[in-house]
Amino acid sequence: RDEEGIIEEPCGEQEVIDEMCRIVIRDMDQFGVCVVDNFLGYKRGMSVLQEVTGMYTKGVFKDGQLVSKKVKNDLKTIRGDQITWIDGKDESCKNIGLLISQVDAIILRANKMANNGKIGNYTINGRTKAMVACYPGHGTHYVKHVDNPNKDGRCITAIYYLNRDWNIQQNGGLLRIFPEGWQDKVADIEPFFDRILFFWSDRRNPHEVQPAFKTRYAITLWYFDASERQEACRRHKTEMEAQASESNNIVNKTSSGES
Ligand SMILES: COc1ccc2cc(-c3cnc(C(=O)NCC(=O)O)c(O)c3)ccc2c1
Ligand SMILES: [Mn+2]
Repeated sequence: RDEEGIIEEPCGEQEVIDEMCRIVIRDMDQFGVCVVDNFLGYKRGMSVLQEVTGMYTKGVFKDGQLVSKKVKNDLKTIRGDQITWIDGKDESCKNIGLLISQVDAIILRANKMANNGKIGNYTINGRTKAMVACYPGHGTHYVKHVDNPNKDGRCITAIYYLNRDWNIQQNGGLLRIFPEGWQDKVADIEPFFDRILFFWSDRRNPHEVQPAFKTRYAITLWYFDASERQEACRRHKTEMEAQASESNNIVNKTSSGES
């Protein structure tokens, strides 16, 4: 920023990435939420959208979250989002692969640039596959929830939106975040085309997807904090071993005829 506080127009690709990292670090530290528009630009954004709509028409999406709504005493189950997990490596979704590596570049660079090399005191060392989600419209929604309520290792949620000409009043589908400590204020994020959103995945950011009345696409990546993930895997391993030895005891007891 020059003396008037105007962000200098970055020129090369690296300057753009660095400037974006500074914004992500600043907003995540200050708000725990960060929105960046025109992330890929129109052309690359459109090629990602075409790959996603192509997958959707091929029917690779599975019903994701089950949400139910009481309608005149019978449970009308409205399926929430439909999802598919991809790693973006195969030819049929190379543009989604480009999006993933672009988000990786921002997160990993921001991780390095942040003070003492940690963004939000995390050391990011991995992520999930990309979850491509579609809310098929007709009122599908996602109830208020926390992505990572029990320290499973996920620290940053990154959501890239693909919805052109989206009109919140007509189409709904608003993402509402209720950041901890904001009292009664909320962050309302419209799922606009080529917009990317970052937020802390833990209990600091309960959020909901309000009913959508038009097909609504998003691609989500969750980034892992090294130590939290390691601890979660260790805990999971211990739980599995405890269950295995428990079922062993049951088998031994029943085979030896003990009651
Ligand atoms: C174990 O298998 C699964 C399979 C799918 C899962 C999907 C979600 C999920 C979480 N959050 C959101 C969300 O907040 N979207 C905000 C937005 O689109 O603006 C969303 O769409 C989907 C969580 C857990 C899952 C577990
Ligand atoms: Mn969520």
